[in-house]
Amino acid sequence: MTAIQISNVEKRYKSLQALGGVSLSIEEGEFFGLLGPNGAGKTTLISIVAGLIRPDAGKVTIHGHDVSGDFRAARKMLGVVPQELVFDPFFTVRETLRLQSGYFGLANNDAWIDEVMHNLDLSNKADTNMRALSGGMKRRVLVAQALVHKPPVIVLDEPTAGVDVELRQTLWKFISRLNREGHTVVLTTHYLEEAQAMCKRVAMLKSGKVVALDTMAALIRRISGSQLVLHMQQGTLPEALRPLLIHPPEADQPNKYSLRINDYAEVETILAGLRQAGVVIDEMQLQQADLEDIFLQIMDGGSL
Ligand SMILES: Nc1ncnc2c1ncn2[C@@H]1O[C@H](COP(=O)(O)OP(=O)(O)OP(=O)(O)O)[C@@H](O)[C@H]1O
Repeated sequence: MTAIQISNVEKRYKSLQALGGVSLSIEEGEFFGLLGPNGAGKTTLISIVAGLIRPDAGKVTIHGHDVSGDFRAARKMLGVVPQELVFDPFFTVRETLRLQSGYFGLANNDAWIDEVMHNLDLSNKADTNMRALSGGMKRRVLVAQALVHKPPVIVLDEPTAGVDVELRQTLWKFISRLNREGHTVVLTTHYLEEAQAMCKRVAMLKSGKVVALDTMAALIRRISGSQLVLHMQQGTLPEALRPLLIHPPEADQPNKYSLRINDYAEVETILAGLRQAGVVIDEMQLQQADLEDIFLQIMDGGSL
């Protein structure tokens, strides 16, 4: 069964085309990653899926229920963890979760609320007022709130932005368990290592369009071989070696170059070329290409 069907969704904010015709089909039980740089349209797409904003064109269904036409049924299927922390400061954690349960018509939900709090390490904060929680604790409540009605589809919009290692581990352990039990998970994150570890399939968005859609394994395979990462102290990459660049240097590390190599013997040729051009190398690593390289290459408009 299709968990989320997004068909030709468009959204414009005045002159800005935030989404330019996005179509995606996410199957039940998938762990799906929605990746893209700042402003790519990820949050806009998630807000449309959650029924929080209306698209200008296109259609979204969740487990077959139209988000616009059949909002209540669609919303029941969905648990959304938003990026921003918004709470009523006067309620305790437990009250917040009971209130959210009530919104879904669940009167006796305490057993599941306790289980969710336990799994997110929130039990000892159950009677604490929301305003007295730290940012990381508030984020745990946000996750718990999204899960009170045991939604078959869980959407997480950058759930680990600015949170400590402990919460990340707690969160991923619980979300992985829910995914193993059959829940569909859709994740946006800027932590590509996290996406690589968790997501089986990925869509990359750029300027409101899907620019890559594939399984994680297939995406990783697209960059075959290894890469030679060079930090140069002096000089720039000679013209002859530019075709080997996986992506141009990033703005914050202009002297770091990643070159694609298919054979270790090529390292010798590259080093000879650099020596001849008078380049001084500060540091050098040989490593496997990862999702970050693929992401940067796709966002740069290069072909794989
Ligand atoms: N309410 C709004 N009014 C006007 N423009 C908006 C509004 N919401 C989003 N935008 C613009 O739409 C584009 C897509 O924004 P969106 O928040 O969906 O991107 P994103 O991929 O989630 O980015 P980030 O990774 O920074 O969270 C951006 O250019 C943003 O400035």
